[in-house]
Amino acid sequence: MKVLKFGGTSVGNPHAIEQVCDIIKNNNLQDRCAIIVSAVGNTTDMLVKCGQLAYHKNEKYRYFIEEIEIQHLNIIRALFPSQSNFISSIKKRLNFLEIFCDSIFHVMELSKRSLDRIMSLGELISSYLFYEKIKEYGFKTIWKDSQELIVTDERYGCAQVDIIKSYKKIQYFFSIESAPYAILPGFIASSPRKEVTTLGRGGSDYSAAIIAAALKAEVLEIWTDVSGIMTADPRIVLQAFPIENLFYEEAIELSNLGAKVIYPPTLHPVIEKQIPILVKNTFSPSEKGTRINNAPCFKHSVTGISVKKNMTMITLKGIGMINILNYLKRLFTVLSREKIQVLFFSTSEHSILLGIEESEVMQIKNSINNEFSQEIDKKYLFPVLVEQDLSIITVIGDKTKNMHRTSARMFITLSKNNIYIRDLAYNVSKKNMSAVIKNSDFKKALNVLHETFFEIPPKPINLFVAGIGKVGRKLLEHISIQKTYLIKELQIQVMGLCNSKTMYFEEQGIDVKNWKKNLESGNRMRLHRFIEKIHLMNMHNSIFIDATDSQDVARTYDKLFVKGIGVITCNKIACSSSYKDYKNLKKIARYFKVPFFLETNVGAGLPIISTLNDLLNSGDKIHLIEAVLSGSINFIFNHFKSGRTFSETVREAQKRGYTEPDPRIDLSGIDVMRKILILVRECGDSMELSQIRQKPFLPEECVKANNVESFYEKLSQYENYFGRLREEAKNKGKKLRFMAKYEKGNANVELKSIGPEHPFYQLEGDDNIILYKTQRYYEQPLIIKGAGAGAEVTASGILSDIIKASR
Ligand SMILES: Nc1ncnc2c1ncn2[C@@H]1O[C@H](COP(=O)(O)OP(=O)(O)O)[C@@H](O)[C@H]1O
Ligand SMILES: N[C@@H](CC(=O)OP(=O)(O)O)C(=O)O
Repeated sequence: MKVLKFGGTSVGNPHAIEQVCDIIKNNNLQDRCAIIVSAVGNTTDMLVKCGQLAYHKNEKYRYFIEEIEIQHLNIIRALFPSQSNFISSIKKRLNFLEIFCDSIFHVMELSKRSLDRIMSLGELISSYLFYEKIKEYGFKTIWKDSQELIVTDERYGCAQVDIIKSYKKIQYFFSIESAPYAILPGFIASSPRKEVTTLGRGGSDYSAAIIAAALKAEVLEIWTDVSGIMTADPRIVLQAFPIENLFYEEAIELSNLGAKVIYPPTLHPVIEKQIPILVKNTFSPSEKGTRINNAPCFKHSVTGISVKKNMTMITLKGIGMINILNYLKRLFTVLSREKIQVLFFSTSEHSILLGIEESEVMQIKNSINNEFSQEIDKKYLFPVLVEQDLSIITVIGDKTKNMHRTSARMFITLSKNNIYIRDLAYNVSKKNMSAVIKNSDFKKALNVLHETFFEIPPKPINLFVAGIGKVGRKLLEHISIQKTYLIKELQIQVMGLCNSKTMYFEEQGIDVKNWKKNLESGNRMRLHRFIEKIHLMNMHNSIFIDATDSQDVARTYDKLFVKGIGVITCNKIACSSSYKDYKNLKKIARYFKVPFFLETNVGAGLPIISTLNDLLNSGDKIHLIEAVLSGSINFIFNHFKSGRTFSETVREAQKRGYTEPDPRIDLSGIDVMRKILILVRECGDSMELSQIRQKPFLPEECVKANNVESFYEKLSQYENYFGRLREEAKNKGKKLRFMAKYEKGNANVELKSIGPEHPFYQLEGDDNIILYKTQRYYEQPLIIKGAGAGAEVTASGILSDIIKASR
């Protein structure tokens, strides 16, 4: 005998029901089956709503009744094209619902008992409907109302099962019934007075487990919409994957502490009878799913991670606690009398901390205060202290496998990600480790812990891009083109965007292809709001991309680092301002262990900074850095040939986009100074911009011109001077290069004429070149050369930094 349970999602629509029929069909009558069915999709929620709205005199309950009717009639129409006469029996139940809710509306009374009658309709209808469908396959099938088999007490809403009576009834029924398939509604049962009761929300699993245990079934199969019990809730952790094998105890912990797939009481009857449970996916039946039993198998040290949201911590504390006799016994007696489930427990000499469901707090707070009223009056204890809006996150593992290491990793991961830990505790069984955190951190905590315990790099990255100018646009274009690899494989997603006017966010990830439309629909841009929103979204592995040239944006980095958010920037301002600020940023990023990558600050996408870091980190010593770091100046001097004026050449460079809109920014040399300064600092030297020696080649009058046009005018007055520079170099067989140099603690930038013996002589177009003469690369210095400017290569440099951050 097999017992199969199909959850609400497995009978949620006609396609799903057909899918279930196929699963049963493939069973091929090899095994006798008891098939337990839940209510269609969200029917139970809607039924509860009907009752509550009617009770509150809100006519909207009729709308929900209609919704339920439409939902079921649509399924019937799709599954039974030639209308069937069983519809009348379903309509009868729906009419009952209407009459029942009408009377609740009039008398304004809704007891738990009445609510159970209402909720029972979901399973009664779905199981009957399913029974009619399975009959069409020609299988000998019967439908049996579980109310006649499962007996409970009268605790309506979550009744306690009378196991002995129920087992007897179940065994008797199946002994006299010969049909190979029996379809039964889950979730419902009856009291000794034959009133409908329910087994608690999610209780269909429990119905199936009771039937499986009574019949000593060979297996209990729970069919749902995911491929087994996963390492974490797959709605929160995209990387979660099914756990192949679980011990009963681990499954209890996982489900008790938040994994919704299995209703926790389910496990007790089947554990007692040592019946294996198989959790399978209705929509992907060939997948293995999760097997729960006690058979030895290979296990990771951590099995899964669960999270319970909306928990409340209550603290009983006082310096008199050590003198109070039996205080623990008294406390637990209160808890057990009030039937409060404690999900977190930690003690110290003077205090006890308990984690319970938010809904139970008022009741238990008063009871504990009453129990200890004398001690509170004598000031041995404080009245119970309540803290709300908390979550309990639990790593479930095997105690034999280094739980102390697991707890250390858990603590480090949470704190490194800036997640406040209210408390941390081993659970009594020593098979798991729980942390109390803020509700607002639960998603991030679950993701980072999953990453630590289960994932190998690359890790998913959540991006926030500031500045959609030339570089920002190209970056989004690259991400869109590389979508399959970046988004699907590496799970790099853009979550927020802004330009100087608007900002736009999407928690599920922005469709980068339509960034323009999205941004247009965004809110007015305010830098502090953009940063606030990134903090509020509180996503794991968040990275801020600075594709602006704004000083204000550069000033936000430290605020991002302290919240665990990394920065990737092509904006040179932050690292070329004061050394103190540069050092501070590096220090904060290192302290919070967040990426701070600035490869594109020098030479766009060329690996100039990463190579320098690699050399230094591997113990090499830098003797000399020599570089041409301005693509625009290089372009200008390469194109400043006989027969052309200097101003014409600069205009052409500007027209082709090689210079800034104001070419003086390039020609003044300040940009190159900033670049060499960044390299110097990366070498560990505490240099300031003012310490870089500079020999300007642009006459001061040109630099000081009021605007770009008058700059060009002034420039043309100096054609003789530029012509002379060119001719002098040419006559000596040399070329003009605007070079930056760092040697023996000194840095300078200047226009130099170099001969063919110099490695920079052949530098073409707007290329950059850098030479590192180091202890290891002494005779033959290391040279990096290539396109060192432009949106295309800068964006691809940023993208490489993003990919690096994901590793
Ligand atoms: N650790 C976990 N593993 C698998 N699913 C989980 C886990 N935690 C939460 N879930 C959620 O539980 C859902 C299945 O439970 P439920 O909705 O009650 O299914 P059914 O309708 O089949 O009874 C899944 O869709 C998944 O979103
Ligand atoms: N329909 C009930 C019982 C149940 O177990 O449903 P599901 O199998 O869909 O979780 C509920 O929603 O609580």
